Amino acid sequence: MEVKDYGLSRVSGRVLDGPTNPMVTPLLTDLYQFTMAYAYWKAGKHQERAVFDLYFRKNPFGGEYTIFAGLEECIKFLANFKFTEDEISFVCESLAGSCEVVQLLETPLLNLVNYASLVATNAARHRFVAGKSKMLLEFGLRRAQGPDGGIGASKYSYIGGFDATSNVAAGKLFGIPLRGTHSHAFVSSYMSLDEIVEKSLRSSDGSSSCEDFVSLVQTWLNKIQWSNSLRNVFGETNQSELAAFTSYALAFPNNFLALVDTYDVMRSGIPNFCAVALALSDLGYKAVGIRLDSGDLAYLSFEARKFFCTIEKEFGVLGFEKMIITASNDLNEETLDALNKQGHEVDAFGIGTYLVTCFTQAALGCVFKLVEINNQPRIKLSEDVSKVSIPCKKRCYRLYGREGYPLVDIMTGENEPSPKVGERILCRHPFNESKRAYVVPQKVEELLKCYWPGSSGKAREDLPPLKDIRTRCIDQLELMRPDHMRRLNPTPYKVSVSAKLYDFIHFLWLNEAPVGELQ
Ligand SMILES: Nc1ncnc2c1ncn2[C@@H]1O[C@H](COP(=O)(O)OP(=O)(O)OP(=O)(O)O)[C@@H](O)[C@H]1O
Ligand SMILES: O=P(O)(O)OC[C@H]1O[C@H](OP(=O)(O)OP(=O)(O)O)[C@H](O)[C@@H]1O
Ligand SMILES: O=C(O)c1cccnc1
Ligand SMILES: [Mg+2]
Repeated sequence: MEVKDYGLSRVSGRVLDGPTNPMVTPLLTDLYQFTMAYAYWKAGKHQERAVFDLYFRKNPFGGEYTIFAGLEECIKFLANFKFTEDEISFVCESLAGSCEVVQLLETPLLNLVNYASLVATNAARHRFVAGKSKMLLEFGLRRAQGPDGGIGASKYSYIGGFDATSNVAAGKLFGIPLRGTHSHAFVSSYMSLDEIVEKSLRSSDGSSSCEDFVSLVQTWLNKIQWSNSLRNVFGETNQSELAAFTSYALAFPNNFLALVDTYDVMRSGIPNFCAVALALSDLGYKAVGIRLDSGDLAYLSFEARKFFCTIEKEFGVLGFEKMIITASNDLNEETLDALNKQGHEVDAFGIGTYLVTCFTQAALGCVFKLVEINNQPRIKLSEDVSKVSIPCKKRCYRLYGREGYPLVDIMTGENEPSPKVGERILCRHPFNESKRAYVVPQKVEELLKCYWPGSSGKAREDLPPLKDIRTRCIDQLELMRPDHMRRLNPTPYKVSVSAKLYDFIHFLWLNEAPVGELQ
């Protein structure tokens, strides 16, 4: 039975579904959030209006950008924030007390944003290296950190610029395009062409039927083998592989894509694939392409492309050379970069382990800090300057320069006037006195958008569809100056505060920090 329902899910007149993962409940938090909440309540502080900042201090992967992701799940979580009787009893048993709200949000909100932003950024970095024109497929479900890691990886890789996922559940949940190729097990499961019983295939326009597609494939393999340009290039191909390809083509004549590395890419996989693709072409079907999953992907992609060009010329099958070449096998930013440097003919990359596990950086360090209570700004000091929090409820803007690039982000106090186009504004490093710059923005973009005004009574705004979020992410990254984006030692992107906020931070700092005594 639900005993405490804040009625949030109906704030905008509509009921909002809960988080994608039903495990995301108010109990998905650290115990100390409950003890803190209880202590606030005991002290009579539970009605005080608090402002927290959720932010990270350092961009991941040695880069200069981070893609914020996870907001939708946070809003769904907040909108359905309620305790069941059973949950309350459990907390009371663990705590011997009662509790209050905002402190309880720290852990789940960080949980929902940290991995989401990390994997979206990881995906964007892979996209940056692969280039705009390549198709990027997320293949990581089998290697992801549990079911939620798998679903999250698919959703946020898509936001970060991947084109599709192999994860069917994510396709259904979020409408992400689904893609898949062909597996080794299917190829290995065949032993000979005799296993193919149903051999007939109707032509693509339905006007005729080929009664023995297997023989047609064999005829084509023979023709390729004895053609002028390919004579002596390969000998006997693996017949079990040929059987697997033929059988797969009979099942999916419109979507024939073959995994060609099970036995030998150039001596078997590619000639077998071409024989089946040419037989399909006779019946009006257009094969899709191949996947390479081992060996030197640059070299093999060149060789495969050459083979396709030869076939196109030799047999006059228009467009054959454009066959899609997909590559996979432990790909990551480094291997993509190496492939680019060597040159390659790959059109699509399937990326799993390194993408979804965020292999090069295990976590993003988002934190959640109190910056104001009862309209009183608060600060958290630290010996480590980068860990000093920036007090006050704030606004945040991106200032663009003459060449259209973002120059700097600036935070101001909530009630300060916003920066104006054409008006000079002083941007200051929050902690380093000597780092400051005047900026005359050509465009000002407010970055912090409030989807849920909360206590103001205004309705909750819908988030844009996932596809639009993805487009915005891709467009924003395109705007960045290239030196901020490069992989090795990128130029730091500046994040600043207004002069007024700078003065206030330092005033508060001096106020809160005890003066030492030397003896
Ligand atoms: N041209 C290339 N330049 C740089 N790295 C490459 C290139 N081609 C492939 N790679 C990478 O090299 C690694 C090759 O993996 P590995 O040494 O395990 O061999 P394999 O091809 O997977 O062999 P196996 O047939 O045993 O699966 C993969 O991580 C792959 O992404
Ligand atoms: O390599 P990843 O980036 O993780 O991408 C997914 C991999 O998963 C599949 O094979 P799997 O790794 O299961 O088997 P294999 O290594 O024997 O090919 C697929 O063939 C890819 O190689
Ligand atoms: O469709 C594929 O080729 C695929 C999907 C997941 C993992 N490896 C390959
Ligand atoms: Mg593998």
